[in-house]
Amino acid sequence: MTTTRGLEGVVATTSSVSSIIDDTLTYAGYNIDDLAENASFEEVVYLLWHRKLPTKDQLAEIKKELAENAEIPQEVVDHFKSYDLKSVHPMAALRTAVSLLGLFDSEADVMDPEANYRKAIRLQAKLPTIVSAFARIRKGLEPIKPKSDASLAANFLYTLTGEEPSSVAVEAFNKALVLHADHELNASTFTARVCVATLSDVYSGVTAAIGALKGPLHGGANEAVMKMLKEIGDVDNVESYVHEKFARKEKIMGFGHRVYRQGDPRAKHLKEMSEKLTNLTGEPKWFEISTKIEEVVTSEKSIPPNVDFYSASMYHSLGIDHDLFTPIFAVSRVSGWLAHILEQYENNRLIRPRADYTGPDMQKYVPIEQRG
Ligand SMILES: CC(=O)SCCNC(=O)CCNC(=O)[C@H](O)C(C)(C)COP(=O)(O)OP(=O)(O)OC[C@H]1O[C@@H](n2cnc3c(N)ncnc32)[C@H](O)[C@@H]1OP(=O)(O)O
Ligand SMILES: O=C([O-])CC(=O)C(=O)O
Repeated sequence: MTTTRGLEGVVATTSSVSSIIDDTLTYAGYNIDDLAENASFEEVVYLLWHRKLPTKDQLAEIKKELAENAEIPQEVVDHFKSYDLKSVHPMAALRTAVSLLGLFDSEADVMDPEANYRKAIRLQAKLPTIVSAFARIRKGLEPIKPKSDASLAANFLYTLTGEEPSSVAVEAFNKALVLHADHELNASTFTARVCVATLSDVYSGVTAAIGALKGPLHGGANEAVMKMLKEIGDVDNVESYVHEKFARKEKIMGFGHRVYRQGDPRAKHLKEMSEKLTNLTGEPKWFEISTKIEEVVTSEKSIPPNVDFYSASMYHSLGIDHDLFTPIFAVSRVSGWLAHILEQYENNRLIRPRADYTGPDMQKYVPIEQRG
């Protein structure tokens, strides 16, 4: 048996959802650069689930379905109110809330394509509401009902703050959602596929995926980047900070990627938005510290920034709490998880690789009284 650490280079499935070829990312054949500049997040959701861009009517229909399903059960709100949220990471709360949500869906275990599509709509619609409800309840505020006529990006910002978001904020947030929506067989998507390949249900698949996204080597890196920027505090401290990290053989969060070699094509869009928004909010230092880190890391290690690096300063500039960065990633990525879950069901086979055993040789059972 041959083993590949971390399954590097292993092709584990076919998929028509998204591709990374020669450092170019496409969703169903559309280049991410094109989508980032032009598409609404709802169009991207439709694209990922149908592998074609929607017509006007189709877009109106999916927007209507998402808006109609955005409210969350009172039980989820009551659940959040029932414990001390200050000591809970929002990703843990989201993971639990999605699992809980499944208990209130009478179709949770109905295994036909139409029912699974309806669950996909419900999950995509409700995830943003769960995240903003959590964020408000932990501050002692009441959750806000999503509007029926707002885009998902605008509604998220509105239900988070209770204020009408600026068009600049909505445009930037929409673009961030588009850029995070899918990414071939990343760890959380793979987790979702492994889970539902047992013919488990959609809620289980998404709950499992949230657990995988939470880790700092994956989605959790965006929060870790902001922590690093705050620790550094000033552009003059960047070089010594990075050198100390390198000396201790520690990783710089928001850099490196398993698949990209020349760089993550999403990073440049987030960098552009970070520059614009940090200037607009009068806090250019977060962008300056970030670009200095990029300069030092790339010149000394040739490791380019990934999607999580500039999203941190960008979300910070939108006034978003730092521990909500990864839940926001989930609000977008659930679209990709759902596309992959539906694709897995279409042509399912159990995912069950092998392990190369490295434990003790055959042992003889020794009764407990005779063990030394
Ligand atoms: C949405 C996303 O999930 S994007 C990724 C988000 N994660 C991060 O930003 C965390 C920081 N980055 C990392 O930990 C890694 O680059 C990963 C997890 C993204 C990819 O990991 P892998 O493909 O397994 O690469 P691996 O960890 O084996 O690193 C290969 C080499 O590059 C180095 N390296 C990789 N990333 C970094 C980094 N961010 N900082 C410093 N060195 C790094 C490793 O130390 C290793 O060096 P060595 O060969 O001298 O020991
Ligand atoms: O693909 C990966 O390994 C991680 C990543 O960039 C993502 O999930 O967006």
